[in-house]
Amino acid sequence: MMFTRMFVRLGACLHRLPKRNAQPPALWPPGITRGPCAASRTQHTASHSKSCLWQLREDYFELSVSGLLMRFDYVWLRDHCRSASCYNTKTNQRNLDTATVELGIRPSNIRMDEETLFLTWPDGHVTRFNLAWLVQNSYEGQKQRAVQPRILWNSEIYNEAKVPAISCEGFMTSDEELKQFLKTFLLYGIAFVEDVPPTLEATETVAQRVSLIRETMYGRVWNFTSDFSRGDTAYTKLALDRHTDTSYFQEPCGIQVFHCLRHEGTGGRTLLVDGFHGADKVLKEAPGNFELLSRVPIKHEYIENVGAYHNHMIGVGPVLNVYPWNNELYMIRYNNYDRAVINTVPHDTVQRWYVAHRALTSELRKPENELWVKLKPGKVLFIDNWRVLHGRESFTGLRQLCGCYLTRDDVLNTARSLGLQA
Ligand SMILES: C[N+](C)(C)CCCC[C@H](N)C(=O)O
Ligand SMILES: O=C(O)CCC(=O)C(=O)O
Repeated sequence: MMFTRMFVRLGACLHRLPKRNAQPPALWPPGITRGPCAASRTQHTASHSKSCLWQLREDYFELSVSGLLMRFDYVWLRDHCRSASCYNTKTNQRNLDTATVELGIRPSNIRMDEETLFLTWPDGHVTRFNLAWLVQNSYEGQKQRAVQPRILWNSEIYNEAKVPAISCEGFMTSDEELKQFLKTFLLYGIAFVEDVPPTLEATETVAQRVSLIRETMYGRVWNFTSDFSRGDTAYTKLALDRHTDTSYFQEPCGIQVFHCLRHEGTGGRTLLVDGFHGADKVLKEAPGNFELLSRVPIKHEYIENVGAYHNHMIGVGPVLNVYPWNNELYMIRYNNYDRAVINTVPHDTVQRWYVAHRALTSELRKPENELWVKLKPGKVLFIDNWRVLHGRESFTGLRQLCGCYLTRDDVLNTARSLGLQA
């Protein structure tokens, strides 16, 4: 009874809400436009046993669950209606034509029980939201969560973690093993598969277990030696300092796969450095440097005119790429060889950019952050090219390295389909 009375009073109150451009009311004003979630007027809902309060505000609906204060714009609530006419649960696609929703829409009635928020719109349409769904999908909930949980590492942390390599057979045949592999890969940004036949075909098969191969101007699955057949230092015996690949693409390749099929000579070890660990140190020691590197766009470039190859690639973007809502780093673009002329930065920022870039470089070059591995036939290395930098020692003799790039979306797709957060 009391509940019904409350709806009526709420409805009446809503009609009196001021226009959008009017002065907003004071926060949590006394009145009837707020309440606890449960039918009883206690502060705790029975099913969640979580403190839950709500309030109608002029421009948005305010909901507090277990201390998390969330704000939902009314047009957002209408747009995200999951009723059968608004949303197709078979295809998981929106049916509602959002352009038909009045941008200043407000509910004419609103009520809440222990688990559900009910909104009635002026045309009579009813929207129901499960509270857990709202928490899960709110901006405030998203802001608190890491999109991708990670373990930042230096060589000691990585070595002490004793991350097991997965054997090729298990990797190819068991989804549980594949999941273990991907879990490691997502946490550390590198992972190994062992006992792979040392052939191009086997490498391709292993790579395709995880994702789709991203073909580039280097080919689909490449197999290269120091023959300088392409216009890039990678095709020599020279050392390569730490870098990420294809920084000159608008979307750098997500994953790099390496398999050393043969090496008769000395040197040639692979260097791995967790770029996110380095960037995190910069953030903690000098947030201004981190901010600058995440804000200033620069160009990278690949210009090749060797034999029949003529390529000119340009990629634009900051060194550090962060999600704007939580400042979480999701991609580092770091390649001093391929960095193009800086002409996207005004003169009064250039010096500060170099200072910030130097701070990051110094961090990335600290010996304790370097993980050196010698790739051997049979051992396939997967590198998250958006996170972990790679390099190599100079070498002598014949060294044959094969591998490919993978599309990142499809790696994450595989991980999600196995129940991992990615
Ligand atoms: C891996 N593979 C040998 C095919 C290509 C090497 C690309 C090297 C380039 N400088 C870059 O960093 O993107
Ligand atoms: O030769 C290697 O081990 C690595 C080459 C490399 O860094 C690259 O291809 O990007």
